[in-house]
Amino acid sequence: MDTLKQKMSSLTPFAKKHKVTIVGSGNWGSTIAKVVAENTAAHSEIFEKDVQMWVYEEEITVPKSSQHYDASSDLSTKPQKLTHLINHFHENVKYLPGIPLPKNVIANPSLTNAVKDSTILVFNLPHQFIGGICKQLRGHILPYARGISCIKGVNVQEDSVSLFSEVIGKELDIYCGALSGANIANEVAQEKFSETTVAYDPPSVDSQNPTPATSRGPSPASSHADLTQLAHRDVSGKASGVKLKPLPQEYPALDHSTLKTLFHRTYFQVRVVSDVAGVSLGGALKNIIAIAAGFVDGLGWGDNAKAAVMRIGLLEMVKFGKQFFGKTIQPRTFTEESAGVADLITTCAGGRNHRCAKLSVQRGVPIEEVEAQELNGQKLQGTLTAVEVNHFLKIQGMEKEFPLFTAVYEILQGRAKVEDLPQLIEGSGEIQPFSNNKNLYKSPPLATTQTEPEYPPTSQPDSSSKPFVISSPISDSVSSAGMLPATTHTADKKLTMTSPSSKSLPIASSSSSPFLVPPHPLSTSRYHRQLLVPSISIRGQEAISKAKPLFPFQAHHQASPLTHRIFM
Ligand SMILES: NC(=O)c1ccc[n+]([C@@H]2O[C@H](COP(=O)([O-])OP(=O)(O)OC[C@H]3O[C@@H](n4cnc5c(N)ncnc54)[C@H](O)[C@@H]3O)[C@@H](O)[C@H]2O)c1
Ligand SMILES: O=P(O)(O)OC[C@H](O)CO
Repeated sequence: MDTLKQKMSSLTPFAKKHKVTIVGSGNWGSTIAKVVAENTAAHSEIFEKDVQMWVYEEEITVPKSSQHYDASSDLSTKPQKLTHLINHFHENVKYLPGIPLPKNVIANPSLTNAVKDSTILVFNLPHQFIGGICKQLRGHILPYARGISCIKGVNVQEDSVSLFSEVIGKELDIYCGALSGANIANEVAQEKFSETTVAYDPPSVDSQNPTPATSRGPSPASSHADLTQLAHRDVSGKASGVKLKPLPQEYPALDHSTLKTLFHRTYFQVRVVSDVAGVSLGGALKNIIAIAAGFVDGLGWGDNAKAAVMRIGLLEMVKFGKQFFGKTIQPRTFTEESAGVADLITTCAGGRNHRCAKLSVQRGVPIEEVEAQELNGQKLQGTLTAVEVNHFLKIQGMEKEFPLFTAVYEILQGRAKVEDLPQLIEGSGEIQPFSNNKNLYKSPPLATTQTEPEYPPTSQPDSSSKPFVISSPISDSVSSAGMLPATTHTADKKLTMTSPSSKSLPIASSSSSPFLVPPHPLSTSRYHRQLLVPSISIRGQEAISKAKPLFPFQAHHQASPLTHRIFM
């Protein structure tokens, strides 16, 4: 019976299957490899069974605490390549010990070999390494590959902030979505129930049946559009500079449904949305708040204090998203999705950022020291993100508008005390990032340099067949309604800050009124993107790594500048 089932599931109308590579093999990278490999094995009609997992090679000795330790074996007594151990024991004994990996997870030390012929690249490594990885990957991936970034961090340059999905997309000339959620890796790996959010805005060029443009011109009703000519719009809402190569029709469509099939398990439940900016920012910014939560826990201030920090932090996350990604972000992502408030809660309860911050206060040592002592090579993301976000806010002249983010930075730099946190954030309760949501979602102008059908059309569309919708936070509800493809230490100096209440932040795109448009025939969400994010280059990160600390250290302990980007 099983054989018949397997045969049936391998029957597919498609000549090719998606090959998946996980780029990264840390605590979360290995966990996601496990999840994905379980699904590729179960869905042989869509995916090749084997999942390549690129491993940053290192020599390690199997710890005596490992179930695989055998004093009589060279494998245990001598240092071994991590890839060899993973493929031999089917376990990542360093970064995900005690969790069996499916045999179809193949550890590969060669980055270029691991991604060869893969149509789906899942990026899962600490954010400081992604620049170097992209450089090595350029020219070695399929031109029509697509990416999902599981990285929790933001890319800050001298004066801009962007998402790692964008960095990857621009560096590799591909489209890249994001996965983020309340996902402490060890719990997911142990198959304890959790949820996650996948954000993916399928490029129009990936439509399976593009129709050529006709002399009559495009029309939403008839879709006489050559979809292969459509420029993809990025999170700024503008036509992307990346000229995407369409996914060949030999492959199953790479849409919300396929991505759900790739990541969803009963113990790891996936919701797919289109708000890439919201999902990515939620995962990145909550790490700063987790450090604040760890600080107050380290002082033993109790749950009320932690809840206050989390509430204020959530408001700053939303405000940051609206300010800098206002054209496409959906504030409700922060409150309704796992990638938002749920991730904030879990990270502030049981995450590494929280734990290390707490221990740093309890032990009276810098957080990097705790990171090195406690994490066995795993990396904190919140410390670096706090520095990067502060660098950006400072250049924008907006540090005071984000008092909690700024306070965490100042404490990490040793310029302020944890005990001063209440004063530093006093007045934060006045932030009202949700106050004028209805004005945020005006569709961006559609002028592009490429042949793109006008939308909304100036000629009368066949509105009888398509309902009109308010172009407000709707794209995910449209998605679920089936309109998207498929389913969708102390220091001696106190920081003085003025209350933000006296100077409220002008919200970027708050001037428009609700905007009535018919839903686009292809993907409504494409027309709800945004703004900003000046063009980025990986190079810019180097500027940060070379940047001097923004302030002279005045603390009794010499806090590290935390600006150590690593470029290979
Ligand atoms: N661990 C979690 O619970 C968790 C959950 C969700 C999301 N995340 C996010 O996932 C991303 C990856 O985190 P992780 O937990 O898998 O990693 P990790 O903290 O376990 O980091 C260690 C990884 O970095 C690699 N590495 C070390 N030096 C390197 C170099 N020079 N170049 C490239 N790689 C190098 C190591 O080999 C290892 O795979 C992060 O952005 C993190 O915030 C983590
Ligand atoms: O352990 P942290 O603090 O890196 O957080 C882990 C995950 O991001 C929680 O979702």
